Amino acid sequence: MIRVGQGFDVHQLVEGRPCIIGGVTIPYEKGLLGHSDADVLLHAISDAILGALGLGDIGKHFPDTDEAFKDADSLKLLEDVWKLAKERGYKLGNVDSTIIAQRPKMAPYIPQMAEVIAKALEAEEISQVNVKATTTEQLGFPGRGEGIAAQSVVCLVKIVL
Ligand SMILES: Nc1ccn([C@@H]2O[C@H](COP(=O)(O)O)[C@@H](O)[C@H]2O)c(=O)n1
Ligand SMILES: C[C@@]1(CO)OP(=O)(O)OP(=O)(O)OC[C@H]1O
Repeated sequence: MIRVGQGFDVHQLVEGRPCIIGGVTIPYEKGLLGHSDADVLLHAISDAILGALGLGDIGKHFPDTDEAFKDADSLKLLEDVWKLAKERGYKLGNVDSTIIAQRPKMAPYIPQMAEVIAKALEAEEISQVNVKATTTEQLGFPGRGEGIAAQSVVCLVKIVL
């Protein structure tokens, strides 16, 4: 059996925060604002996995009112979400994601992001994890550099023993 899920997240870009996307710290003049480290890509992937499992969203599992998740490492949150999938007998089919950002340029960091995500989701091969990036041609909030969005689609495959 396969299950699919999708996730979408947005975080504001502000001065004085590190720019952490896909578990990679990108050198940039601004970073993403959030209760956690605000890793917009890992949040979208976490939501996609939770969606595939029918388990709600990351706000339900890691409330932003809980001090335990203040400045949380989103890679740890993704690993916790992945445990829920494994406990239910799923392995990764594939995950495809898009980062929507006018700047910074993501391309140089995408291979490292894919490695981080593949490791967290225990992928058998790197081709199971795809990360893309697009601008919005200077339109809307990403185009004005006010924030970054990410969306993700995940396919989970039930392990048959
Ligand atoms: N923040 C970004 C946005 C885009 N890219 C790469 O540039 C290509 C062209 O982007 P368009 O929005 O003009 O289609 C895109 O396919 C990405 O490879 C990027 O690295 N970082
Ligand atoms: C990750 C959590 C929890 O620290 O906080 P944020 O970093 O604000 O992220 P968001 O995507 O708004 O929602 C999930 C939150 O509960």
